[in-house]
Amino acid sequence: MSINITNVGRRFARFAALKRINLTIKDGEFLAILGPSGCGKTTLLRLIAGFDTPSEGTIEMEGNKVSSPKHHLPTEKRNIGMVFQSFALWPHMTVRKHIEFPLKHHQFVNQSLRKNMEQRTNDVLKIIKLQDLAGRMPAELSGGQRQRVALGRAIAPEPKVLLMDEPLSSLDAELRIAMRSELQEIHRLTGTSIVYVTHDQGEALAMADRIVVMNQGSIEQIGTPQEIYTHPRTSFVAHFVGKANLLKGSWQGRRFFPEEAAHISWPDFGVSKELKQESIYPVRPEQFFIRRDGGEIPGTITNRQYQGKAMRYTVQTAGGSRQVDTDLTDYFQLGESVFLVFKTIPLADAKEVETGRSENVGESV
Ligand SMILES: Nc1ncnc2c1ncn2[C@@H]1O[C@H](COP(=O)(O)OP(=O)(O)OP(=O)(O)O)[C@@H](O)[C@H]1O
Repeated sequence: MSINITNVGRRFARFAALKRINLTIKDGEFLAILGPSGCGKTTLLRLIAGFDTPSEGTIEMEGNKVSSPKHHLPTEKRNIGMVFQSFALWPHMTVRKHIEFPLKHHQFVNQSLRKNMEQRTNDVLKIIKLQDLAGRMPAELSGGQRQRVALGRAIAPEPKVLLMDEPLSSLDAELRIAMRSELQEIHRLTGTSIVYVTHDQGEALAMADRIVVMNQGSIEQIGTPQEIYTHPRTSFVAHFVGKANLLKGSWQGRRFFPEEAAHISWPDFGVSKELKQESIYPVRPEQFFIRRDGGEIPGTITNRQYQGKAMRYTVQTAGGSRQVDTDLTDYFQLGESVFLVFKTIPLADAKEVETGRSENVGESV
């Protein structure tokens, strides 16, 4: 289902929780709404769901107006499925009964699904991989299994759009990662449009076809995960998604002269005009090398975090605190004096630099 959101605003008394939101959700796409706590994600999702009405603007589903300040199509008439952070399962119902319930009661269920309810229930149990646990009660399931029941219940009636509000946030870290691929698979199998609210950039980058980054009730940027990561439009997006270091300096044509190392300059790898206007260059943690014997920006190692594949260092420079990811083999002591060196290669190709890195040590300084 395609959804058009035009100039939508939502005020609570004098507070504007959403300001002039314009967004088109394409049929079948997996769209993530990403932003920090309080930026308006849930408010937007509630408007799409029909739990709330906009103060301004309109929402259309498949070309039909469903919401405006004067017009409101109730939730049960919108053909949507919903999954929330709290799975909200019914304690007295088995897994199978949870899947059957919307097939019996959802008003959009088509006749063939209703007639073949047993078959549909079995198909859904297979999709959510709970065929063998169909007779269990929620209390007899793990957190991930319960979340899969909530998903199964939502997809069973074949809704045209699935709205999810932080559906994985109550699961432990390992399960959250595992559930990401399950959600992707469910998206592939059902072809349903998904609107997925999260404050977790990893989830949005990993699963979504497009990401909407929100801040203080407004949209900061809409793009594919790669566009958002490699070409953030604003300093908020650059920092919120991927923790870019925002270096101050001056732009002269297509070169950037960082304030804290005025003798050097870096090429423009597609920095947005908004960031240029702010005299900022966004440098991802993986775009810096740390060197001992000379480099571009002097600093001191002030923190070190082991991250499995990489080591994340905090380097205090004259301009501020910089985050830098290095190979595990590059080991620096807290308090050590070092230099940062910008990798002069566009981000999309940064992997190549990473692989050839140990040979390059010392050469590119
Ligand atoms: N019914 C309400 N009355 C007054 N203010 C509200 C109401 N609902 C939401 N807000 C305010 O609107 C803003 C956006 O809230 P919303 O729940 O949409 O944020 P969010 O991005 O989903 O945050 P979180 O990630 O913490 O759930 C917040 O400042 C919140 O306090």
